[in-house]
Parts: sequence; structure tokens; C-alpha cells
Amino acid sequence: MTLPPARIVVEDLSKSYRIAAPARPPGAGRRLGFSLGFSRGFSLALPFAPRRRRVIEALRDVSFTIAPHTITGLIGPNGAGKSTLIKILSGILRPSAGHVRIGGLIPWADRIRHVGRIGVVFGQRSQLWWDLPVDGGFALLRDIYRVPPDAYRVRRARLVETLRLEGILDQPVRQLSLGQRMRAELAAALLHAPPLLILDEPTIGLDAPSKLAVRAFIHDLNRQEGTTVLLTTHDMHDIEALARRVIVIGHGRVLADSPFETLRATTLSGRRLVASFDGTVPPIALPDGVTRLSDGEGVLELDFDPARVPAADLVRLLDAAGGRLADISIVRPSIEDVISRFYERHGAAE
Ligand SMILES: Nc1ncnc2c1ncn2[C@@H]1O[C@H](COP(=O)(O)OP(=O)(O)OP(=O)(O)O)[C@@H](O)[C@H]1O
Repeated sequence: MTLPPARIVVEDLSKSYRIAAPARPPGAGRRLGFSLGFSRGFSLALPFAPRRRRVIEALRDVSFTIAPHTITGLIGPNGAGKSTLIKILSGILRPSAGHVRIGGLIPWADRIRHVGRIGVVFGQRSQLWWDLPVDGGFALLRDIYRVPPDAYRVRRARLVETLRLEGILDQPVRQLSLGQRMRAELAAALLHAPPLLILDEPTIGLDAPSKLAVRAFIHDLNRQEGTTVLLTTHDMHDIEALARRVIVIGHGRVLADSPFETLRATTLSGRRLVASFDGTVPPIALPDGVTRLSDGEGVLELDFDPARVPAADLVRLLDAAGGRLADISIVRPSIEDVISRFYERHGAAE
């Protein structure tokens, strides 16, 4: 089973939802003439009164291209439009406007061929059958995707081994722990060896060792099989561990599309330095580009821009200041801090 590599091309994609607006407050219909007032405080809405609708623009003019064999992170605050985009790319939803081609197919129009070429894992939903043993679900997926018996045997054995599924194959899915279920879901999505894996919050709710195991598996899958991975997550450690490129969505638009390090450099490039002294902090004249955050109890905390003041120069300055320097640590802002600042700057958070 060799399927074509998955290049994703998205052009000017928009999706709006029409939803029923909240019910009109009592009396409002009467003013518009769509209900009859019989007496004070009582009104009857007529059936021909038009239903009020509200339009939510979940995606607006979204464009990007993803090369085969890469891992791309798709991030954005709650309600940004990520799930809507994932559903369109999976062929579940039709956009209101724009174009998508994945490996040359239009996901919603060529749906049957398309789903045979992608694997999808939704962290919050199961694609396996709740009451069936894990292996029974795998066999059903083999039939649905028409995986040839020999290819299935090899593939299943490999996934069972790498995802450590041996001990849970005969257990019904509903009995599995979240970590076990997620490993089984990954195997289920990959039995037909798709060239594209779409992951929607694959580590949600997992404990630390399970998160590490899922990340390692995705990393190896991409390296060893060249599987293209599109990863949506709110866990920035998933992004840090896996994705060289991030697409940030906010209010339905692409706000950034770059390597994470570029996002960091343009959003929160500073470093934090904490120096501890035995005794008091000596007087130090700080150069431009360095801000004193706190200074007391023998601890000096600085914020500095490494492009203007290299860390090594700062350390030399502190060492030569005349105090008894005991310890120094320099940290970069966490990925959560960088992303939160980015959302804040773009007014993207809900
Ligand atoms: N079926 C639907 N009908 C109406 N509105 C919807 C529907 N699905 C999503 N929306 C709206 O579209 C917008 C984008 O939602 P979407 O679920 O795509 O965001 P998201 O980025 O995945 O959010 P989260 O991170 O919270 O899962 C939101 O305003 C949401 O309320």
C-alpha cells in the first residue's frame, strides 16, 4: 500500500455558521407586527414570523501550504476556528468559500478516497467501538479501509509493539484508561498507513509519561515513515517537542505562520537573569537593554535583551561588581508566556 504523499494546499478558505439568534424578548415581536397582543403581558407569535439568524465567521480567507513529510502545529485560543479547519481538512465539513487540495483531492468532494489517505485522532472523541475489544475494532477498520491481509498483519504487529498494546487488545474500549485509549486510537488511525495524520489535542488529559510516549511516537512516525502530521493542541509542550512550524489562528484568520523561534523572537525575545550573592547585592551600573526587576535579600533579578547585551557580557559585569557572586541562572520565557503574549497582542483570546 503506497499512497501519494500529502501536500496540503489551502486557499482563501472561509466558513461561516448560521445559528438561531436568541429568542426575542417578550413584546419585541409585537412591535415588529409578528405577534398578536391579546391583553397586557400576553402575546402569540405567529408561525410566519421569520426566524432570526446570526452568522458566525469561523474562518476567514485562510491560506497556507504544508509540504509532505513535515510536522506543523496549528494553534490558537479557544474558539479561534481550529476544529472547523480540521473538520474541513478531514472532509467532514464543507467550507463556505475557498479551495483545499490534499494530495490532489478535495476532502469533502472526494471524501471516500480522501479518508483512505488520512488518519485522524480527536483527543476528545473515539473512533473505536466502545463495547468492542480493541482488536475487534482494528479488524473492522481493516475491512472498512480494505487493507490487504498481509499488509494488515505486518502493520498491526508493528503498531501493537511500538504503542505497547499487547496487554489491552482483548479489552473493550470503554474499560481502557485515557492513556491506553489514546495509544489504541493512534494505532486505529494508522492501520491503513495514511501519508497524513491529523491530530486534534492528542495529549489532552494524559499524565506526563503518557504525553511523552505519545510525543515520541509521533516524532518517530514522522522520521521513520515520512508521515505528514498536522497537530492541533493547547499544550505548548507538544508544539515545542514536535513542530518546527506553527500556524496561529485567531478569530478565524491566520495571525502567524512561521517557525516557533521566529514567533518567539518577534514576541518575547528577552531573557531573565537571576544572580544570588553571599551578602548584599553590590552597586552595579546596568547598560541600556537591561532592566532591573528586583534587588533584595542578596538576589538580583534582571530582564535583558540578548541582541543588545550578550549574556556573557552581563555575567562578566556582575562578576566584576565587587560582591560575592554565588550563583547565576538565565532563562528564556516559557513557550506558554510567548504564546499568551502573542494572543494578547493580537487581541485573539476569547
Ligand atoms: N456547528 C457549529 N455551529 C455554529 N457555530 C459553531 C459550530 N462549530 C463551531 N462554531 C463556532 O465557530 C467558532 C470557531 O469554533 P471552533 O470550534 O472551530 O474553534 P476552536 O479553535 O477549535 O476552539 P477550541 O480550542 O475551544 O476547541 C466559534 O465561535 C464557535 O462557537
